[in-house]
Amino acid sequence: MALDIEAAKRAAAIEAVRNHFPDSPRFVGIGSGTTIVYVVQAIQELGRDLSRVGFVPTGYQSKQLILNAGLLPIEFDALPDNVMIDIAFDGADEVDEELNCIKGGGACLYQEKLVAMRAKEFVCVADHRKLQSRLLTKWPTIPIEVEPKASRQVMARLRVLGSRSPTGAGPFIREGALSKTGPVKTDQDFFIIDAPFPQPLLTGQDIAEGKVRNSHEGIWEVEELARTIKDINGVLGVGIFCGPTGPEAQVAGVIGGQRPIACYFGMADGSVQVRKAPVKRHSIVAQYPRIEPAI
Ligand SMILES: O=C[C@H](O)[C@H](O)[C@H](O)COP(=O)(O)O
Repeated sequence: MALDIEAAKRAAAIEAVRNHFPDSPRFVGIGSGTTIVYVVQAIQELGRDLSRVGFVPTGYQSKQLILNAGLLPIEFDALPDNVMIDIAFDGADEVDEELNCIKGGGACLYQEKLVAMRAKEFVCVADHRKLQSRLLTKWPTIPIEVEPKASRQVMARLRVLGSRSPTGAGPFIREGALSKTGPVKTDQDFFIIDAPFPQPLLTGQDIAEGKVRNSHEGIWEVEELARTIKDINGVLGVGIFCGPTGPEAQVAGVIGGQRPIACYFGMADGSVQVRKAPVKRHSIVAQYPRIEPAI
């Protein structure tokens, strides 16, 4: 019998925590969303003394989760200089074969990226709906956090970059459940633009194998798309986590946050599938010049 989605999330969380929670961490990053709730439960169920561990939230919901669990929150900006977070756990909206992720389905991505970038290890936990071979397979859009005053200009720029859905719809500002409540506000009081692009996004491996990408027609490779959107004036963060992973992420440029070193997926049959970051990463950033579309 197919396991329900919540049970699948919980199974993945237990396995991820069992395999990755360090023996005596000083700081642990806690992401946002519905799956991370099971990660916190699994951490508590380890039965360890957590009284000296600082849990670094990635937003309001995440901080409430930490507090409600009786754990000790520490703000990202209060971390001691030059001290890394030992491990950060988070959810994801879609994950590809190279462990590039789409995040921001719940309007959290900027603080998540800050925390992931500061972590020695970043581990994602999700259910089987998120497990895909390429990004934008089932998840329809890239969430982008923008400064409200620049949001229309950012959308114009995104359209030039080829942002459109299969039905021809362009990027849009995410609104609350009741449209009269207006745009969703992030923890930074910014807006979220959801930008569709022709599906799916290519990976670095695809490019290495000679698959054609044509940015001007909206056919993008993951890392290049993340970098190009991040360069638009008014964009605070892009809901694509890509680029280096683990220790490599600390010395590289901050275009993409970091890919997780591993992602745990709770499957419909009750098993947990683990996808690990490939040892060799194909990055196309060094191979192509920066694209500056004219508008
Ligand atoms: O904005 C939300 C975050 O990026 C979440 O981590 C992501 O949307 C996954 O959330 P959930 O675990 O609820 O599927």
